[in-house]
Amino acid sequence: MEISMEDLSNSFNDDDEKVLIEQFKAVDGIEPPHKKHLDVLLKIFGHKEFRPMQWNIISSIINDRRDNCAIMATGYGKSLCYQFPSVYCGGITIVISPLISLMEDQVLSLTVANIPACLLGTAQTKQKEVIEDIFNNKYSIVYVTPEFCCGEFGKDLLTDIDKKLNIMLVAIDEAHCISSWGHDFRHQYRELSKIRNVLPCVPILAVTATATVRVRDDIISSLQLRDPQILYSGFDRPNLYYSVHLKEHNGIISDLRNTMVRQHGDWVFSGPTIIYCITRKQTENVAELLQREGIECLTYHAGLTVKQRKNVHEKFVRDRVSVIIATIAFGMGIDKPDVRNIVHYGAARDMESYYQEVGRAGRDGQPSQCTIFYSNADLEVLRSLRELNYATEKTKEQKEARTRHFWKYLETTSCRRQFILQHFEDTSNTNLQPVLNCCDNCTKKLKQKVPVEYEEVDSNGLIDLTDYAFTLLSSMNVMGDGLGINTYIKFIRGSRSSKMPTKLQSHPLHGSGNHKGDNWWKCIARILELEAYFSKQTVKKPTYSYCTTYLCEKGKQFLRDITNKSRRAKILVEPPPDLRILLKRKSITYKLTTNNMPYIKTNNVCNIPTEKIPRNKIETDIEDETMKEERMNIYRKLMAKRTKLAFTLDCMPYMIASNEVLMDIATSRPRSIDTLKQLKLNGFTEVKINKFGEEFVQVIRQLCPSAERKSIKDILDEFPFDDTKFTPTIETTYSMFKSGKMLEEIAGERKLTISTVISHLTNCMKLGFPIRLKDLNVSTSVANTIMNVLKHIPLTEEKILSTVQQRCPDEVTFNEIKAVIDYKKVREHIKKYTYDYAEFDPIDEVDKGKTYAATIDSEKSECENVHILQNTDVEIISVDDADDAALSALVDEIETGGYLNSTATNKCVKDTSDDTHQLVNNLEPPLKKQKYGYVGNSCL
Ligand SMILES: Nc1ncnc2c1ncn2[C@@H]1O[C@H](COP(=O)(O)OP(=O)(O)OP(=O)(O)O)[C@@H](O)[C@H]1O
Repeated sequence: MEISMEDLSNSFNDDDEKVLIEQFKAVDGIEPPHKKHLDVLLKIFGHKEFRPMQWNIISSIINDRRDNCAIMATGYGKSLCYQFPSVYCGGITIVISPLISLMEDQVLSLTVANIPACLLGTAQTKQKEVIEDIFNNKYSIVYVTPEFCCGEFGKDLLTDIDKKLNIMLVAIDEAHCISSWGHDFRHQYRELSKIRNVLPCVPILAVTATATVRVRDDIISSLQLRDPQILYSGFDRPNLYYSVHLKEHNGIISDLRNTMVRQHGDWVFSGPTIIYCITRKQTENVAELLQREGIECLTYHAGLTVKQRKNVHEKFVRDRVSVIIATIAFGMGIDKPDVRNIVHYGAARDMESYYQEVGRAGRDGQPSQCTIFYSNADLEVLRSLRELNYATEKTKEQKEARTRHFWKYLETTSCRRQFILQHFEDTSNTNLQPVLNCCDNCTKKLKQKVPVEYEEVDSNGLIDLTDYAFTLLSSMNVMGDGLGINTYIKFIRGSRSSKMPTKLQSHPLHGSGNHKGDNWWKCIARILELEAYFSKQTVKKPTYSYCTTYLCEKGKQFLRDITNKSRRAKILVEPPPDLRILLKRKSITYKLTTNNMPYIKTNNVCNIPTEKIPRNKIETDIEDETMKEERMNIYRKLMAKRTKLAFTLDCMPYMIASNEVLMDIATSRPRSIDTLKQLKLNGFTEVKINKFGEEFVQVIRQLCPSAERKSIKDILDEFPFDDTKFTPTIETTYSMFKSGKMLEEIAGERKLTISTVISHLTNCMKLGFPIRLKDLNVSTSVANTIMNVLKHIPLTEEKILSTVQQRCPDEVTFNEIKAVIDYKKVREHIKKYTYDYAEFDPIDEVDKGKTYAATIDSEKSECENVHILQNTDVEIISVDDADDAALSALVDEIETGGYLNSTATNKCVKDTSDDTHQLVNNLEPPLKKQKYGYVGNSCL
């Protein structure tokens, strides 16, 4: 499927292109994208520019047919890299992804954007039809399950497709699944090594968000990539705010409130939220507590049936429920861009999993929070879960090391963002710009005017645990392996319990640690365990299980070093939170100035910014509260409209428009499709604007009175309808008309035909002079008849006059048809610039100040003083008294060119889609419904 270049002309202007060319030259030294690439990008995908890595990849595929292995942070835009080449060049891209649900979502999303895509899987019902359509060249992008493409049938099919249609690219999404070194290894992915042999000449693109160097190398060799371009975007997600808290004793809800906001007196999450728990039971517990607080939420875990899980997943991505309490089973398939909070109630398994799990947050680039609540008991829960899954000794060790490392993340007092980046060996971001909204540790340091100092903590913020470690590890040495950690602690704290052998009670180590409490020693033990000085093992008995402890080689070496004094091993650490609360604070004797705050030199990511760094452009605007509230109100209404549309179309709301697009619409408030198009909102393509734009601008028109209502004359002077001129003869006719003369009189006096006079006045109408259809001798009912015919004929039709005449009753004259067509054309023209006159005769000036024919003025409604102008047949009506006949008279008047003016602007509602054309004012919905059985949604 090739996209026609003709459709794409003029999408991108030359200045934009120049800027981009400079950018690419400067950054990459590669041939920059050409206007035709940018046009496709804008027109089909709705983006003004490629992100640098995207173009690197795309260019190497379409120009050099090269393999690529790309590690791109979540939300960077991997999909564009594989979707663009075949959309631009023709041919087909095969995309392999581990989850069917993920592929289904992507196919739906592409379909909504009119990009032809399909899915091929082994268990598919309409496989034959899909394959037929592929060969009929109906698709640009074909998603395939790994099982399908590695099976015999799949391999033959791919070869055949390549021969007949040309496979442009094979893309392997979530490529880390291919490596057993990764955290999410999948057996079916291993089979993908066959792809190279099946399609030897087709470039392969392997993409993932998480891969260490080792995993990356494994991907490259497994897929037999040839001289691949290796790229990585870095792992930084600057819009994510990381924080970690110890679980408090006041309970789950009290903890979770740290991540919630108050709205109308209730605690709510500020947007779509996933709360991860370690066990299924915990998910149910948390869900129950939240539900008791009135928060609607659902659980998701492996105990649910596939159907139930699918249902929960769908409700979440379709905005029908915004809080999910899940185990890690809720993972990769969540393709929802606007998740605002990821909460881990209990620690994550390791850094890779955590990065993937928080990767679900803020994929739309908007600020989002990632919060962990943990307790030391979580470490034990994770250990027992891990032990259930030991496949080999190697994986056991790998997993333990990973957990230990993650625990360091929990306990670090340095910047968490930097910790994550260092974990992934991300050296691309050593010059990261400081951000305020980085992590809790940075925030604390920023707020802290005078650093808190603790006894035992040195000026670098480190505590020396060498002696404590020696005491505890020596006790293990003395008492031997295989006891629970509490027994060793009791020993060093000098327990005289009967369980403590008498011989040990006289050992010099007995009681040597009594100057510190149990909690202190438990913290020390945990730190030493995380550093692998000793390890634990679960012993399972028929009815219970317990953990025993054994010294590791590192612990033994440490004891030898201390005893021999050969090499004094030192254990210096930043005190983790639970140890910190046990430390005594030093009294402050001096004040530090900002310049010598220790965190400035230790932390290159989080050098403290002197002023707030905006997270998005909206925050930079200085808005007063009312304006902000107004904008949020519009935004909420746009969201509601999007949900409704998504429901009707059975797709995900974000596929229609992203939150960012809705926020931009709420900020810019376009009142017409043309203005909306001019905004060039990211991802909101012309296809989408044509499909959904009208619904959104309607919301704007309904909610936002246009600030300055220009007269029709002003609009037409500024944006002329055509090249009609106010010639002397037209001027003469017009001044005679203004003096009150009938058309016949003017024709008689000027010796012109009536048609000529009408044509003069029609020209006046085109120039913005106040001429009504009635003035052109067109009665209301004739105007209605012609308008109805025009509903089905495009105004651009070549022989529109004769077409309309054929469809109208014989008595309707050519002059009348011409007048109404011109009138409608002028109206449509004006609509491009303002909707103020969209539904009315474009003549307002004459009627200002004329007698109001009807006033709808109800005490019960907010809508007061709504005036219908022009019509003299309708009495003043109050809504309560209005009967159907009176209402329909009003409606008729409006429909046929009457003019409605409301001092309570935009409070009137009319449903133009309804044939009965009911007019109602903005009574509260129940009353409106009760009286008219109708709630309108479009605004005059
Ligand atoms: N060049 C671009 N300009 C602006 N926005 C873009 C661009 N490319 C992609 N995006 C937007 O970025 C968002 C993320 O894109 P995409 O879903 O492809 O990310 P991803 O890298 O696959 O993320 P994940 O790892 O979470 O699946 C989407 O909203 C997409 O429209």
